[in-house]
Amino acid sequence: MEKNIFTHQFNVDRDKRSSLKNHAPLLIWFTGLSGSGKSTVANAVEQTLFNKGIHTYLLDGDNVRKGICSNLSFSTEDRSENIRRIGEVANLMLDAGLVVLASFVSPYREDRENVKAIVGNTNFVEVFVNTPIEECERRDVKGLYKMARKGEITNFTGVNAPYELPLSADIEIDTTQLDLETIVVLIVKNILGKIERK
Ligand SMILES: Nc1ncnc2c1ncn2[C@@H]1O[C@H](COP(=O)(O)OS(=O)(=O)O)[C@@H](OP(=O)(O)O)[C@H]1O
Ligand SMILES: Nc1ncnc2c1ncn2[C@@H]1O[C@H](COP(=O)(O)OP(=O)(O)O)[C@@H](O)[C@H]1O
Repeated sequence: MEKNIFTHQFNVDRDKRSSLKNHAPLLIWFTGLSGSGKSTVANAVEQTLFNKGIHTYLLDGDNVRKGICSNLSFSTEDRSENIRRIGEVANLMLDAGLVVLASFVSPYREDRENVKAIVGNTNFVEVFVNTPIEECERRDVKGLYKMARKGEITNFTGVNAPYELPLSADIEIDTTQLDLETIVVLIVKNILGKIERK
């Protein structure tokens, strides 16, 4: 694929951008069922980091599936391509020195591992929002579970499409066990330790 592509060495590199920001870049990857709380938690974590002067960007369905991935469906192949593109976009943002929060169902382990490989192990924190499906379905924030149960959506994660559990998430939370404030404190504490410039 990569034919006749040469890397140019630019003066302002990743480390210089990061030093200007006074913190290291990091990708915080939220995975979990629809309605598990990914967006709510990511939003609150971003707000807290922002208030501390950290340069952040939140990638989620709104700015990805309506834009760079607007041609993709929810088939297994298209979900993989969705996650791959997000991984590459996130990697550019890490290069720019940002702390990136990504909130995607990302139901396939291999796709999540692929993102980790794209950005590098040490730049990746996996947050498994492990809320029981019964609770996600009870919330049914967008009415999609109801549609899936009626057969109006054929490949809805958790109902008629798989969700592969993370085997070694860095952080695991159940939003039925902890309130939002507690979850944010837990995650932010973990993140601050990782983005401190030595
Ligand atoms: N078939 C199917 N399965 C799962 N989710 C679906 C589906 N169709 C639409 N939606 C809505 O799209 C959001 C998930 O998009 P993602 O880009 O995160 O999905 S994936 O990571 O590519 O699997 C997801 O958003 P969240 O509820 O915020 O998770 C749903 O609202
Ligand atoms: N402790 C909690 N943490 C996060 N969300 C919670 C919590 N308790 C209840 N919720 C609710 O659960 C819903 C989760 O929806 P959302 O964040 O859109 O999930 P997702 O992005 O995973 O689809 C929201 O209505 C939110 O208010």
